[in-house]
Amino acid sequence: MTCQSKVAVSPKVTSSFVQDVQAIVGKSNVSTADAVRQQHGHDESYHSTEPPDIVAFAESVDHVSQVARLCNYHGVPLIPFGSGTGLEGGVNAVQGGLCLDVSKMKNILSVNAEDFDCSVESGVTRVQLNNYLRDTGLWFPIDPGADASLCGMCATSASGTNAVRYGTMRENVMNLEVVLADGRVINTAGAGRRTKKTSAGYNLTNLFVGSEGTLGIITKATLRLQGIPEATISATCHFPDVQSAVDTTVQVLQCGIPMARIEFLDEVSIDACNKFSHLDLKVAPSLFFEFHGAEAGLENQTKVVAELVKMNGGSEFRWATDVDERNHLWKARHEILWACMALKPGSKPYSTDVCVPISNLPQVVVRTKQMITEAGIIGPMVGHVGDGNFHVFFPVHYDDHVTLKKVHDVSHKMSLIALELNGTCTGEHGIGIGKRDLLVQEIGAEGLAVMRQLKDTLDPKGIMNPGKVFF
Ligand SMILES: Cc1cc2c(cc1C)N(C[C@H](O)[C@H](O)[C@H](O)COP(=O)(O)OP(=O)(O)OC[C@H]1O[C@@H](n3cnc4c(N)ncnc43)[C@H](O)[C@@H]1O)c1[nH]c(=O)[nH]c(=O)c1N2
Ligand SMILES: CCCCC(=O)C(=O)O
Ligand SMILES: [Mn+2]
Repeated sequence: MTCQSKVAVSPKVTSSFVQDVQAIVGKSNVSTADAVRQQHGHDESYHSTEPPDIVAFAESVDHVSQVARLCNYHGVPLIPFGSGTGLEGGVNAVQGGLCLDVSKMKNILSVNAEDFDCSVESGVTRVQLNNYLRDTGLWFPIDPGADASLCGMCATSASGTNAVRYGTMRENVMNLEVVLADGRVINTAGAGRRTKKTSAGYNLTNLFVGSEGTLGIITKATLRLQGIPEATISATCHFPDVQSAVDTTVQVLQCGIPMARIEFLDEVSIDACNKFSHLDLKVAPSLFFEFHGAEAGLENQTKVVAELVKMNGGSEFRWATDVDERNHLWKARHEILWACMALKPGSKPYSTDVCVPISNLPQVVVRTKQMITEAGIIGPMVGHVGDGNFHVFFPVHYDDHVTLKKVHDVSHKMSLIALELNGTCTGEHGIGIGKRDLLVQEIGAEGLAVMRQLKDTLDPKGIMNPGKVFF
């Protein structure tokens, strides 16, 4: 278990190194203060804080490039930091070193409304972008619950509730500006390119999507945008058991209904949401739906889905048509992590994140539920079930080693079941430090060796976020 891993301090961070960093980014953009280092040594996961030796705030690509070159020269670990909302310990400085916080680079560089794309610097967050786009009729749909930086979302290949319709970061990034370990700056699709499709050579863009800071620092992302749908309808309904809710999801997708969102919440999660977000939903396994499209088309879609729900023993729809009601519902869904933690005051989240082919989803969900019941632990389940992706959020007290072990065992078995069913140990949160052993099982020794070769080619000294993704 990685909860108690030891803090390693890089002996290479000398006072003259600190002075060199100050000379690049300015004195006020460098800190070795304990509070700042602690704050940058963890994300929102259960992994214990491992502070870097020094934190530097970059204000330009040039800053990033020069800092990388300096770290590379001295062999100092370099950990990119977006907004620290990751869930797999990606920013924890397991070997000490320099944390490069890129959140100050907050410019939205361009919006090409007619081409449905935009370019943003590394510190721009998804909420900032969507507020900026409000009057254009466009939006960026990828929505992890946190207001993460968009480049951080590229780094973890994030998704969220809208992925069933709009895809994940992988499908929505056209080009990335990346600073490599030795300070070189590349544009993964070529400078200024922003086409919907390309067959030009290797897909470098997607090499960096999901690379978790181990291959380079993403300083700019060119992203695809979507038109805001003419009509949006949300609805919830509940089911007698988990199986019928998940069966309904599979059938809705098999019917080819272009759902924008299908989210599963088990009865424990609904109870948590009711209490934390002041909803009054029936405490039972439930689905939250959202339909996007033209008014006329939606009527037909909602009718078909309502029929499938009924056939599986589900309840009538409870509609959320007006904007406030709808926003309240989805805000509750996005805040579910905190709602689940409130079930056990003082607890911290231990999250899981498996994804399987949709036809195997009922099996993995039902088997996981059984394991949670048998272990006698609190394990609210939530799923982006339209993607075959779901989470259990275990609220744990880190000093309760007995529960922590049970949680870890269930979580590990869940991942093994997903792998057995042709799935992945992480649909959207990444490998970080907690799932490195599972990555070997998922990809296989040869595949992993190729990943390692790529890493060694781009980062021969191994300074980029060491101890993540690989052992
Ligand atoms: C309440 C809540 C709810 C959710 C989630 C989190 C929380 C707290 N998440 C996780 C979220 O997607 C994840 O936090 C972001 O993708 C990471 O963005 P940050 O900017 O915070 O990166 P953060 O700073 O946490 O870094 C994450 C990793 O990326 C690297 N990195 C960050 N910025 C980089 C850059 N510019 N260049 C290179 N590497 C960089 C870091 O080194 C680290 O390895 C999630 N996710 C999801 O997919 N679906 C979901 O539904 C949710 N829901
Ligand atoms: C444990 C937090 C997971 C957040 C998440 O991915 C979601 O709410 O879907
Ligand atoms: Mn999620």
